[in-house]
Parts: sequence; structure tokens; C-alpha cells
Amino acid sequence: MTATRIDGKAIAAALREKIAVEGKKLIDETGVVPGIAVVIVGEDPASKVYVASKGKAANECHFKSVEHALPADTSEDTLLSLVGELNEDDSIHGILVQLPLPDHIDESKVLELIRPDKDVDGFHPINVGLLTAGAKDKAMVPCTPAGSLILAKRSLGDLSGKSAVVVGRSNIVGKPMAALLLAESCTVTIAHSRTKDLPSVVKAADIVVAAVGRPQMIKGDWIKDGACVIDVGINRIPAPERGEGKTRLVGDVDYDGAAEHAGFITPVPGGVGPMTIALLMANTLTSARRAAGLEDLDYAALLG
Ligand SMILES: Nc1nc(=O)c2c([nH]1)NC[C@@H]1CN(c3ccc(C(=O)N[C@@H](CCC(=O)O)C(=O)O)cc3)C=[N+]21
Repeated sequence: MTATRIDGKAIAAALREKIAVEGKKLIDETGVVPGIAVVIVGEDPASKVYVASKGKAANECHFKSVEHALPADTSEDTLLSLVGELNEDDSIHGILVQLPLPDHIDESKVLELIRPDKDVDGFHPINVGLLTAGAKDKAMVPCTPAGSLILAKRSLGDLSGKSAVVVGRSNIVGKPMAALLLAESCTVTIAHSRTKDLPSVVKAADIVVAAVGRPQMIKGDWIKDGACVIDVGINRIPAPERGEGKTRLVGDVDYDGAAEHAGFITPVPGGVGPMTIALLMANTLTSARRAAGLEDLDYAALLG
């Protein structure tokens, strides 16, 4: 079997176009301009790429977008007071503080200060609780899992009763992804570094979500024939074949090997990454619409 490549880049572009139309409508009809603030502390290279794409996407969607780039030695108090100001700013509907934060800053203190209704990352304990309690319609859902779910559903249709394995148990991807798949009535396994016989666990799954952060760790022959493979990993590895000192991006899955077994598979780059950014725009629009007293949009339905 040769897998169908899931074109996350194209699907994300189509979604951003729909969001742009809806953004324009909101502005014309209510005067509310969706606003997003991204706060970045220090110089993480991956985060810098992400901040740049986010600004571009926000412009495309007719949103207001502001970036606060703070030096790596910014104090916790300074960051907390900036978040406090953004909480009070009515022109800002979405606040995203880039992770990881420098070691001297208590990440949970910062995430817990962000107003839950402006928490477009979905990392605030209130949003985590709503999602876990099966009330995701009231929550802000984390962007990467939400984007991954759209890709899986577009490939497989109804996920009810399917077996899913999420490899990785992080708060930003693994745990919320498992909650979303459970809400779709999948039978969900969360695997991690202590899991015994990971290849067999993965082999049993109709849906594999790889979110471990280890380049090409998940091998082709671990994949069940016809499975849907969603690769969340974005790892930069040396690529001497491209010249001295060159690098390239790979996922957590051995793409070529897995494509021989899978029915559907996301590439890296061009898979989940662009969807993360599109869903960040979707969450910002949702927050702005809620502020204007409007009901939520169904973005998967909007995509058609
Ligand atoms: N609070 C917070 N929320 C985040 O969502 C968050 C964060 N902090 N910190 C950094 C990571 C990283 N991240 C990416 C999102 C999209 C791409 C993306 O679109 N990647 C392109 C490739 C980009 C390239 O070429 O380097 C792709 O996969 O096709 C990458 C990385 C979100 N993050």
C-alpha cells in the first residue's frame, strides 16, 4: 500500500481563506477587529519561525496582530504585568505566550494568568478542564491537536470506534489530542517513553499521532496497513547530502517507511505545522466572535 499524502499546507491555506472571509464579515457587521498578541521571551529559533508565520497569517485574515519580543533576561514580574495589560486590552482577543520560557520564569504562573477567554493556545487550566470534562465547545482547544483532528477526520471520516494511539504525553499536544480523540469515541491509548513494546502498541492503531520530538523514531513496519498517521514532530536534523552544515526538517515518523503501510500520512514540513497556525487564527476569531456575542463557527464544516 502506498499512503495518500495529507496536504496540510493546502488544507491550512483553504482554512485561512475561510477565516479571512469570516473575519472581514465580523469587522463589517460589528466593527470588532479580531486582535492577537504574541509574546516571545528570548531567542528560541523554532519559536521565531512560528511568530513570523503567525504575523503573516493574521494579516491575511484581516486581524490586528501585535508582537512583544522581550529579552531572555526579562523578569517574571515584567512578563506577568505585560500579560495583565493584554488581559485588560479590549482590542486583544487572543494572547499567546511562546513556549518554552526561560528557566527563571514559572511557566504555569504565566499560563494561569492569561484570561481563559483570551487563551488561544488552550493551555489555561480552565480550558484544559473543559476539554477533559467533555465540554470542548465551551473551551479554547489547543491548536496543534485541533488541527490534527481535522486532518484525521478528513481522511477517515467518522472516527467512532476506531483505535487511536497518541505517542507522547505532553500538556500541549499528547494529552489534549487524547481528549479530542476520546470525544470522537475513539479507543485511545497514550504511549510514552516508558511504554513497553511500543511497536506492537502502534501496530494495533487505526490512527497514530506522533508527538514525541524524536526524529524518525516511529518506523514504517510499526504501522498497521491502512492506518492514518498524523506526524506532529518538527525536528531539524543535519543534511550533509545538501551540502556542508545544511539541515532539514523531519517528523517523528520515518515517512518513507510508514508511507508503505499507512492509508494516509502527513508530511513534515507541510502537514500539521501549517494547520497549527490556521487553528490559532480560528481560535482568535472564535474569541472575537464570543466578545461580540456571536455563536461559534464550525471550522471543519466551513472547510467543506
Ligand atoms: N505557546 C506556544 N504555542 C505554540 O503553538 C508554539 C509555541 N508556543 N512555541 C513554539 C512551537 C512551535 N510551533 C510551530 C507551529 C507551526 C510550525 C510550522 O508551520 N512549520 C512548518 C515549517 C516551518 C519551517 O520551514 O521551519 C511546517 O511544518 O510545514 C512550526 C512550529 C508552535 N509552537
